[in-house]
Amino acid sequence: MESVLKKHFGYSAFRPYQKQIIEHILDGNDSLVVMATGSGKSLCYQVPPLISNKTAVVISPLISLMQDQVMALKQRGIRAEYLCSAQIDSTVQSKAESGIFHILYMTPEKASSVSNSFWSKLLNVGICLLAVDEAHCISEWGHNFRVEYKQLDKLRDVLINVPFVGLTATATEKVQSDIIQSLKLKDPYLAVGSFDRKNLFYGVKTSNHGSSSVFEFVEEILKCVASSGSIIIYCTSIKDVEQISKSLLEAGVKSGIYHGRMASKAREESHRLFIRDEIQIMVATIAFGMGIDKPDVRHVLHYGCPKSLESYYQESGRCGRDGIASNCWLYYNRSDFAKADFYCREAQSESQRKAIMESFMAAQQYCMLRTCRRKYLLEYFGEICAYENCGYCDNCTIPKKEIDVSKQAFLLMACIKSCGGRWGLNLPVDVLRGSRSKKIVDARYDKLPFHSLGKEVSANWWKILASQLISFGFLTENLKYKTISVSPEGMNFLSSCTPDHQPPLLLPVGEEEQQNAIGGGRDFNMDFLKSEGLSQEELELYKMLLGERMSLARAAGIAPYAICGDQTIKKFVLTRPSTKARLANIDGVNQHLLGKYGDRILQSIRDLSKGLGLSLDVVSTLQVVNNQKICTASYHPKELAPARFQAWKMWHEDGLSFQKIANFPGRSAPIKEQTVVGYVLDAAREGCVMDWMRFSGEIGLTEDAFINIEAAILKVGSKDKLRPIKDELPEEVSYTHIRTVLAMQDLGLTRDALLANHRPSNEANDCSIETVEIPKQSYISSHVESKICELKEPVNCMAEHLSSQGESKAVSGMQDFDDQHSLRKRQKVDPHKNLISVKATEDSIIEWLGNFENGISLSDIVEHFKGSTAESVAHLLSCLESEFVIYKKNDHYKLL
Ligand SMILES: Nc1ncnc2c1ncn2[C@@H]1O[C@H](COP(=O)(O)OP(=O)(O)OP(=O)(O)O)[C@@H](O)[C@H]1O
Repeated sequence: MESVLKKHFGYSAFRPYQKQIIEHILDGNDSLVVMATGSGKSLCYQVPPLISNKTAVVISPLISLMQDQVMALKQRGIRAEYLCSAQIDSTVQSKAESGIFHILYMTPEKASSVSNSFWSKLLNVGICLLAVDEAHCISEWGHNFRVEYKQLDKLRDVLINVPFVGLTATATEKVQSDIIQSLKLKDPYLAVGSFDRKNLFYGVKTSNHGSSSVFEFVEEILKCVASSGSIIIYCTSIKDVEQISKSLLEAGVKSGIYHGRMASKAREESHRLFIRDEIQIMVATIAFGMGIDKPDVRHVLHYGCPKSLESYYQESGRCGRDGIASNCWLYYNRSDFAKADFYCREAQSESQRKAIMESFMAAQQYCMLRTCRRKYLLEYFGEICAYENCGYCDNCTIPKKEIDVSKQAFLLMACIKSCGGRWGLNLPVDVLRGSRSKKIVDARYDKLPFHSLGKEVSANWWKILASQLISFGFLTENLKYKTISVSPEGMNFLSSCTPDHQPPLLLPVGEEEQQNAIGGGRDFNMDFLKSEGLSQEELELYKMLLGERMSLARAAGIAPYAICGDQTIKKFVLTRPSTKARLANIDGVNQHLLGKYGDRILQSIRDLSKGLGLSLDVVSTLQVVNNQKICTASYHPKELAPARFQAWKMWHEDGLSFQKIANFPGRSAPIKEQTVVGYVLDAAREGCVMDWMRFSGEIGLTEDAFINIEAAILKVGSKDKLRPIKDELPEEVSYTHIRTVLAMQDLGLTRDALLANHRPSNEANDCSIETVEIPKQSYISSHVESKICELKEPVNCMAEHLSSQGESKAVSGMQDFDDQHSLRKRQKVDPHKNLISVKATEDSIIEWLGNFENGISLSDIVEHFKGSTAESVAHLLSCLESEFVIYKKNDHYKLL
């Protein structure tokens, strides 16, 4: 499974749940996968066909999405096609029947209308799964119910014994059981991941939705344009789409538009330009919603309250799918809340109407929320949040200055009351601002004592005050009749006021702090890269490589992200590989990319780095952790208790020693230094940036100790208990040292992270020979070595001898007698006790690596093939890596 992952997708590790889901599918079980947008659900149905060599049929609701996915899969050397009304190649169906595609996408209409003979032919050659993507569309309780999905249950009777997999990012428990029932899933494996998208910043801003609001909004968009990355603007009406796009054009920025009333050709063209980065902004209705698979969207801005919280989660989820910090802002006006009836018109039953209404109310509440937005979103989807403050939404980060608005609140509420609660908000605001419109004069509101008393402040300010009074419960809005009245709480307040005196009322009503909130002109991508320690030259190189990728994509007529993602480009920048083997080793580089673009990419890296004065082949200390985490001093990962985060901040940010932190005067009592070390390690595990060199220096972890610990862990074969590992090690190696190595291993870091930040390799590099470290003689301490050697078995010496004589087949035969475990022990021992000098050839290395399911380190390989120099072993390994015969994971070589 991991070989397939590296070969086709370029990744060296599965994300949470992926492996289990794939295993269940391969075992023939049904599954229901409910995982956040961008969490990697697609991979769960894309890997099984590559392992089983049978076709995966994937039902997907959108033609454009299918086309994008097929394009991206082809770039990974995977045979994929789609079948639907838009398919112009008439041979695809018959090719599909013959089973030549790994993955076949179909719309639900096509899947339920295609003949039974199609299915039986395909069944004959083999179907490994039927995946129903965006499975919530099958549920009437889902926010995007589609009648076509209801037909899919028929397939259950045709595709007997084919595992069915439903996948969705948004399903409450009710929707989950609806999916299980509707798709007739049999005892499904349920994988429900967290809904949390840690790299997304959530924020909300109010607007008046007049022409000035469009102007203001466009200003905000322009700030985002200044940063790199794509932008999606979601509007609730076609009119808004057109108006915003027009205003953007007037401001000199071209955008694409996408809505249901456009001809399909125009829509496709718009979509194509967007995913190929030919236009940066897409202004769209929710028709441009589900399944937009562009990983580098940096901003999703909503103009208008969405129709449900589920659709907001789904649409905002298009943002930052590559794990890089991204921005989701919602710009709403209270008049949006009056659209409930409009949305309910879609309902075909009372229960649907109720469902629509409930999720619309949840969206409204999200708009008016004063507490943590992430917590609210997660709890809506049934996730338990132990924290109150996520540190990464507007309510948790942007200080809301509270001012005393008692006088203005009194005026507004008294005016609303005097107007009899029969009007919307505009009229009382106009009265306060001194209007003598016909309506006002006819109703004699110009004679009210409040008339003209509020003309110093803008109408917009009064409206912002009104929304605060609504959300604090002083005013009540009737959304159906669009009227506003004073609530009982508001009446209480009024009764405690006189025209000269009002009790203090502090509310967050400042226009300025709301200004500049969206985007704020920040270049999120660049900020993120800077926070990860990229130098100015490296940032330059990053931008240049983005340009190179764009040229390659233009020449190939594909989207740049289909070549490789921004995260992969970042790794090119940090490691600046000079050989194909080094390039192949980078997460995100698959075999197809290496074969097709490898030379050109290497050439660009070489030339551009030279121009910028950057050396090649660097080892980076950058943490490669769960790519959804970005933890810097300004972002507190919520799984991390405040004490741990604080300790990490003091150590990382303020540069204090562990001893100083332990005895910090601000504490009620000193804590143990070891406790502080543990806290900082926990923070690192949660993704906080770490200087491992400094850390190991402070705890006295030497490179030799590191190597010994690695060997001891390998020997013990389990990381669950520290004691057995400690017993294998010399006295001076402490538990803290062991914990540190374990933490680094869990984070996918190698011993290299202990070395200098960027360690240039041999500059005089002939590209054909990879520069490698020559293993030290004492790679495993004599203490560990002697214990390992006790395991030696005579039969293995014989196997070794035969292998050196080139009789590898005979060796394999003998090894069959050996169980896997003892074989591994033998191989661990042999490198240090070889009597005969084994020579390395490509074949002998492949043969030997085949014995190590979990891979083996370079030092052990060099030790084993003593008959060859370390350089030639390294060279052979490098060749095998570039040919994608072997690959490296956690510094261990494995067969692909
Ligand atoms: N194991 C992995 N390692 C690194 N990246 C991965 C891994 N699995 C998936 N990805 C990447 O994560 C991104 C999101 O994956 P994917 O499109 O499958 O998400 P999804 O869960 O289907 O999202 P949505 O619900 O929004 O459609 C893709 O760019 C994908 O290549």
